[in-house]
Amino acid sequence: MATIAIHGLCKSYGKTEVLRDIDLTFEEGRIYGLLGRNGVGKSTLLNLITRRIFPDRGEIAVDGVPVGGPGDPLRKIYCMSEAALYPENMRVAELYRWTADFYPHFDRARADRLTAAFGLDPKKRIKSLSTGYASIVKLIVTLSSGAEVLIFDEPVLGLDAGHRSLFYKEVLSLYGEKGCTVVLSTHIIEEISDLLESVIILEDCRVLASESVDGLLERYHCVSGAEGEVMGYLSGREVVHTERMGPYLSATVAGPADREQADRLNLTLMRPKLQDLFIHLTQGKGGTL
Ligand SMILES: Nc1ncnc2c1ncn2[C@@H]1O[C@H](COP(=O)(O)OP(=O)(O)OP(=O)(O)O)[C@@H](O)[C@H]1O
Repeated sequence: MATIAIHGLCKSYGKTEVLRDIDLTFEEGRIYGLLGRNGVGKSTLLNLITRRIFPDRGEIAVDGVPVGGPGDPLRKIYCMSEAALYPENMRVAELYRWTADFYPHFDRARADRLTAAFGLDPKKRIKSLSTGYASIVKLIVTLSSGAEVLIFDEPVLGLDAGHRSLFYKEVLSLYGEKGCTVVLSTHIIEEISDLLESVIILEDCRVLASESVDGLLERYHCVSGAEGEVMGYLSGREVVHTERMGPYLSATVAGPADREQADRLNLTLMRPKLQDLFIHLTQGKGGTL
């Protein structure tokens, strides 16, 4: 299995700086969520990793071998992205054969099984597929690629709830089977939060967080109750977010919870949800989820 190490990565488009001095490691055999507001640079980072675009500075290595150098390790990675990187006149089954030429471990049996499970007609031309099925073809090819690192950039674009659920199930089952590294970049955080082991949050050209989901969530807590009591609890604490509901106040707070004080004030303590915490940590920086 493969580890991706990124060091000092910088990328600007003209005068627009997107990524500044990024240091990151994608450890082998983990499921990562790559999160960030619209336009923050998630696709740019993924396109740099897969050498579809080039950095201004910095290095990316897979298992210690630099991307773009001799012994290029890119065949260890398959990246599904919004852009179609194959002739759209092809039929679905032709695309499977074509991909197998580039990815020798392409699992045709898995591709055929998933084609049936998603109700996709393998004889259809890719350009004639609906938005959802155009995404599904790319998901199937990525899941069947046999690559050690599977990257999904906006994987569920246009997929209905049933197909999204099938995709998440297939990711987990492939991960259980092969232990591959999976990177999911999506705005539908609530749906994937149970799948993720680690999270990387990009914000303002930098990495705001890169850690296990549990580690991130444990650094914050939510408290709610009568407004006066909650305000008393919040005094002297780092408050990330507050929300009023009539006479009640709920707040997201950095640091460990004080259970004794919360009990004394008759307050309810809860672990934050990943999506809520993400919104609170990145809000007010423009764009919408
Ligand atoms: N080819 C390009 N030329 C100029 N600017 C670009 C190009 N590609 C991306 N950008 C800009 O770089 C920034 C980051 O874009 P990117 O697509 O990486 O963000 P993202 O986090 O994937 O966004 P989203 O969640 O909306 O898909 C944006 O400001 C975007 O307009």
